[in-house]
Amino acid sequence: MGTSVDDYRASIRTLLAPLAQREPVTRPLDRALGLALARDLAAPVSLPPFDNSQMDGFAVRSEDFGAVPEFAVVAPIPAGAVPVPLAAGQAAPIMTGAMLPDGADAVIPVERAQPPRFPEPSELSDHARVVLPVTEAGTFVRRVGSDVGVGDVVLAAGTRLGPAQLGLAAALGLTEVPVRAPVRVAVVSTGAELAVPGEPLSPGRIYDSNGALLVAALREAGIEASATAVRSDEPGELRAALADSAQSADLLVTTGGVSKGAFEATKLALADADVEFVHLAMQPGGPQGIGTVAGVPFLGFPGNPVSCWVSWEVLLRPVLAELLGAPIARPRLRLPLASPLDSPSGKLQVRRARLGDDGRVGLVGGSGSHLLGALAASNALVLVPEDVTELEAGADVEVWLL
Ligand SMILES: Nc1nc2c(c(=O)[nH]1)N[C@H]1C(S)=C(S)[C@@H](COP(=O)(O)OP(=O)(O)OC[C@H]3O[C@@H](n4cnc5c(N)ncnc54)[C@H](O)[C@@H]3O)O[C@H]1N2
Ligand code: MOO
Repeated sequence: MGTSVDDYRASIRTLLAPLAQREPVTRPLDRALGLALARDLAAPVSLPPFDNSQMDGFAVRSEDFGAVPEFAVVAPIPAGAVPVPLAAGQAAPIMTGAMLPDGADAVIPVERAQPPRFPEPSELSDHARVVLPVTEAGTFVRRVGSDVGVGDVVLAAGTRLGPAQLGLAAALGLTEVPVRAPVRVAVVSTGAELAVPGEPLSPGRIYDSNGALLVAALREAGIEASATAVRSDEPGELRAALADSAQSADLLVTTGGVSKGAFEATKLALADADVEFVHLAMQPGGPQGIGTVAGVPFLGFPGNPVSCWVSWEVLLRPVLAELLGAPIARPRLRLPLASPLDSPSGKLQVRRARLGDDGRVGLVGGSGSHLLGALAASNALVLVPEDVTELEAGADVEVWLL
């Protein structure tokens, strides 16, 4: 049957728990994307910081409606200016985002005015007048603090900093944020068959895709990642590469060399290390290694490209999400299947899939863990539990959105 996915994730959690104990660091906003906020963030200013106009229009005192048939137009208020107070019977041309003058409590969009335009500067000195439709107090006024109040906790500790969160921090005038120390992962792919993309492919060899695949997946998730390829099954070469990578990594991840072959470089290289090789009740991603190498946490993912990527998505990513807050876990839903499927008994099966416009999820490619083309055409994963061997079209399944 093999080790259950839940038990294995618990082992990874124990292995990586010290990563959550590290001292926070301060990062400028443009280097904080994808990291987790280390402390609650309270707003140093309100947003908006002052009452302002939501429209290009005329600022008025709503109490004047009924008191005057038309308004006297005064000097316009551009965004960024501090206006003079508005007197009874006056209407001030005001631009979107400009500060509302004292006394004004409503804005009428310019196209609803009669005439429906702003006076020319020359007309202003000539006692310009405007007729405006009756408007309630508060109309098209963005009140101070209506988005965020000064002192409010706007982002809780552990929040992943994405574009919206970093935009909010900038709107609050911040230049840097305290973040949980980023995780540095060294990916080491192994295999005597590996060729470097760009060089001619000789018979029996394949290009190393795992390095590019995992490094991209990790970086997208806010992790600092580097790739090394050990293009040999000589255990000493892999040991040396791991020792080197361990000097600047919080986690070592190898791909390949963990199953039952005669030349399993990873298993051979780490035979005397504090590493256990197990078989998970999961497909793809069955054979795995876990432990420490040179004092650094180590995960040995299988070599098939889809297997190592599924290992990241289903095993490592959820644990980092739980421990650190970043990356975030994939959104999980239950959706109907577009077509029937079979699944091996006793294993969590992870299939690549695409969400259709009809809200159903269709499998992309078969279950084989070499099907990188199908992975590249997918935007979701379907997870079929260990005890389910068949599902009809239309049956609800667990879907993770990528
Ligand atoms: N007798 C058995 N054979 C296999 C078993 C088993 O239980 N008994 N498990 C199979 C499963 S499941 C998997 S997954 C693979 C895992 O194999 P390894 O982790 O030992 O990986 P390799 O044998 O080195 O490679 C597997 C496959 O992936 C290709 N590969 C490896 N590295 C790369 C890379 N960097 N870029 C692209 N492709 C890569 C490699 O050429 C192989 O085709 O074992 C099964 N066998
Ligand atoms: O577990 Mo392997 O990853 O099926 O192909």
